[in-house]
Amino acid sequence: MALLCSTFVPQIPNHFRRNPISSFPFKSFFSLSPKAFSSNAVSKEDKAPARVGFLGLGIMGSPMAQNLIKAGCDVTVWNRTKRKCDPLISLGANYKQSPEEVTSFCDVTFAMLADPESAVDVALGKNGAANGLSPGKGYVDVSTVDGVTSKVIGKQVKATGALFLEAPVSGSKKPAEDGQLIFLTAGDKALYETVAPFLDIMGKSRFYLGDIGNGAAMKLVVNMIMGSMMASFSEGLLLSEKVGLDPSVLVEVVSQGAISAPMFSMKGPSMVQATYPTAFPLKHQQKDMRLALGLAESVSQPTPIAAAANELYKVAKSHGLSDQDFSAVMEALKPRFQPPN
Ligand SMILES: NC(=O)C1=CN([C@@H]2O[C@H](COP(=O)(O)OP(=O)(O)OC[C@H]3O[C@@H](n4cnc5c(N)ncnc54)[C@H](OP(=O)(O)O)[C@@H]3O)[C@@H](O)[C@H]2O)C=CC1
Ligand SMILES: O=CC(=O)O
Repeated sequence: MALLCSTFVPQIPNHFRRNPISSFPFKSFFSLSPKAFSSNAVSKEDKAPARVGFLGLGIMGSPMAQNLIKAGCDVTVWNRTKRKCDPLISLGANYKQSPEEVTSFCDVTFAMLADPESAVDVALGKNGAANGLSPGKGYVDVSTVDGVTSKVIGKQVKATGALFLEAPVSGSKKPAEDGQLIFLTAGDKALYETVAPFLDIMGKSRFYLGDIGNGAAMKLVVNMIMGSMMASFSEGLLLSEKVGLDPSVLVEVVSQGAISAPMFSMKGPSMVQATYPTAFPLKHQQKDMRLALGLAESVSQPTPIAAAANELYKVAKSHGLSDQDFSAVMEALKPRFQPPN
């Protein structure tokens, strides 16, 4: 494995200097265990860049892959809808026709897919990523899925002799563009250490949480809280308006108090205008609520607030709001979506 990106050094983005967790990002390339990527191992002197694969170029995958390319990584992309690869190819990415071809060609491959079904399909389906994996390679699934799905993928990946890391991200479209994601990782520690420099290009911090499933669980708990917060915020905005207050002033008041949250300040003004430019699609938020409720069910943890919020996201979906931002959940509380009294 040729993970010696010394040529990247002059192109390190500024945010590395602010990163509280990582130190110099490419340092770990030089302390790689020879076993980490044994099939293609090269000596430190070879200084050839690693080949990095990226599968899934949606709202998140595209800017993440773009940041890798801009940092000087040798990136190879694949996406189900081919045209989404074109801007990245223009920036210098290689293109392969299937996930299998990407993993055959690359030392380490990231996958950013919509949901459990697509993550399994791309990893384990026909011409799937697992077919191109072998000892010495790594597969990092950064999609938001449940722990059971992640374990299924991890088991098949490891059966090829490759290493597996689940690494869902917290942070939306803008943090992805700015390389400010938070990685919630679990699985093979050796792979975590090897890909840390790539995570540091795409993110501002990273957590290693142990066994496969823990990264997925952390992500689902965080998004369960986020989904409930957004539903509650929506109720507040509409109630304030109905009692004659200016909801824009509510956004301002909230921003100055203990319940202030960047999410409210960022999305509040457009919600007041009833516009929902998509950063995090509502269908994905509902998927995360559903998976979080399943996680809670598996350990008999009551989550009545999240369960109620999930119903609201389901109503929003049924009214055609799936591809709008998840803040469009507020629309489901408006009279035309409510059953008559
Ligand atoms: N957007 C956000 O703010 C955040 C999203 N996430 C999570 O990241 C993941 C991706 O989100 P995001 O980029 O927003 O989603 P998008 O819907 O924009 O992209 C989804 C990607 O999955 C691909 N895909 C979907 N179904 C299949 C399939 N059956 N086979 C192959 N590929 C498929 C799509 O391909 P195609 O282009 O062909 O449709 C696309 O590349 C989700 O799990 C989401 O929950 C996590 C943090 C933040
Ligand atoms: O998963 C969504 C996010 O904003 O994080």
